[in-house]
Amino acid sequence: MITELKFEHSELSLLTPTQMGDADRAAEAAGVSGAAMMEAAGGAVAVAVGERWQMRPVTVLCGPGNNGGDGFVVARHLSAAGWPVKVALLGSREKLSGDAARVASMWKDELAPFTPDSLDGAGVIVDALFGAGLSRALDGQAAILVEAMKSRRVPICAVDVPSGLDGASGRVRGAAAPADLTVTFFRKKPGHLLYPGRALCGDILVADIGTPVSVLDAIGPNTWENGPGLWLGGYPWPEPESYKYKRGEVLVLGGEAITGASRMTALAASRAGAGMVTLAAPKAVWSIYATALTNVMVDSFEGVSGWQALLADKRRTVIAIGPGAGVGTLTRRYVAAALAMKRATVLDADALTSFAEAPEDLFRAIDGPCVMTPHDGEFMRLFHFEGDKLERARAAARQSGAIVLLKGSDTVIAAPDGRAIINSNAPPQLATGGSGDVLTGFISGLLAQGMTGFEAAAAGAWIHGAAAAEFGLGLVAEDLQGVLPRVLQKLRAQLDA
Ligand SMILES: NC(=O)C1=CN([C@@H]2O[C@H](COP(=O)(O)OP(=O)(O)OC[C@H]3O[C@@H](n4cnc5c(N)ncnc54)[C@H](OP(=O)(O)O)[C@@H]3O)[C@@H](O)[C@H]2O)[C@@H](O)CC1
Ligand SMILES: [K+]
Repeated sequence: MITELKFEHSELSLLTPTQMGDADRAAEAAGVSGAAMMEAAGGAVAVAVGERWQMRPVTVLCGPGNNGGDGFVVARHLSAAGWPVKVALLGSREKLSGDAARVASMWKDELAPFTPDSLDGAGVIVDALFGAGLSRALDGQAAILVEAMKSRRVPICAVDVPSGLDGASGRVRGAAAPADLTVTFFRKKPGHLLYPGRALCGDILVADIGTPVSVLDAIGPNTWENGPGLWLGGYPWPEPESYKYKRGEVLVLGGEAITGASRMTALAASRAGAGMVTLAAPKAVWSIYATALTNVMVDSFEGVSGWQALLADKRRTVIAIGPGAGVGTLTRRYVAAALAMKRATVLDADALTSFAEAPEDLFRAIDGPCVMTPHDGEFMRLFHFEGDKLERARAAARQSGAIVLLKGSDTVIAAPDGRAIINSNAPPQLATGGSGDVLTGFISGLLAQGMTGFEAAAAGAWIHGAAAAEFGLGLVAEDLQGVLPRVLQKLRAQLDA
């Protein structure tokens, strides 16, 4: 029996800028001074810059808060190491306060005027204008400098986040210059993983600045970056005593007009380790399925009553509907019949679109474990929430009562209780026709083996991305199943190491 994993303290926790402020204050209450954290933060950035680039002239752009304070520490370290350093400050030294004022007073050189000219001759720019304290869109001199950074082909190291990037949402407020390297502190922020933020951060390093992990107790993070660390401990590896029904059976609804999509789902469920997979084939096209499939069983049925008869077999613990199902009343009835069984159900593609005119009917029918896997278009047919991707997926999960996996290059998996995971390992080649059908299969296969919906969705999304990365360029959706064994073997080796 797999128990729900607890991963509040995981290194994969993500903190919003507000939570990071709470973490900083809790660290101070626990005896780690803000000054020490700022020294550690600036020191870590200086080390990262020195490791990435050979010594060259550097311009450090400092903002009026603690992000700028970090910048002064970077400047001091690089200068001490012999780098030619120019510092430009937004505002005046007199307006700085607290730790930032203290580290600024340790910078004895003249400040460069805060104009684009300060970037002349720079071989690298350290962007320390705004971090967690970004409170509005960039304008005036700050926006002018950021635009100047964007237009010069000089590498940029961002302190905490590229200035102008909202760490909570991944959105740009006014302007932000794309960095080659971003050094953040203690834990990543959602904005590092959500687009467009992700594309602006370059490589991301997380530096330890002495924040005690125990500060997470009070914060109780409920957002994570996806990774094996979240679910590998509960992964349903085959065990000596497992027999096929113990590993669950997945029933996949086959479509009438399009037969390839549900076949890929069925094969993927099988590869992901379901003990048995049955494809429910409409009688008219049964022979197509029967010829094409070997390890997947093919059962023919006719109409809603035929489908209900297949559902009646209690060994079929997971039902997957959507790929190639067709949009319309019949699919709605198939979905309703499946949800009435209160078994684990994965709803994708046409199973979702079929409810575009009456999403409430779908939400009302969800009364058991259910995972929905919409892409953006399907999502917008069912849900009408504003906000960033995290907020929208969370709101949708709360409204529908299902685990909502909102697909994309920054797939978000949200649970009705507010927990959310952002997937970050999907390579661009995964955006290919049919890859969603395979994902539905992976998730179904993991559910069949006893994972919870949230974990199956997270693990499914991750192995899906890892399989695409393992295959490389030239990927078509069918290839994903073929490389899955290699991904699983590597995961297993990681666990055994
Ligand atoms: N102990 C700690 O806390 C540690 C924190 N650390 C570091 O501190 C960073 C957070 O520092 P922070 O909270 O001071 O916020 P920060 O990002 O510097 O910006 C606030 C300033 O910017 C201003 N401002 C905002 N938006 C603006 C805009 N659009 N245009 C113009 N001005 C704007 C804002 O003005 P205000 O809104 O008050 O008018 C205020 O003056 C964090 O990212 C990390 O790098 C590390 O050193 C480790 C220890
Ligand atoms: K910054």
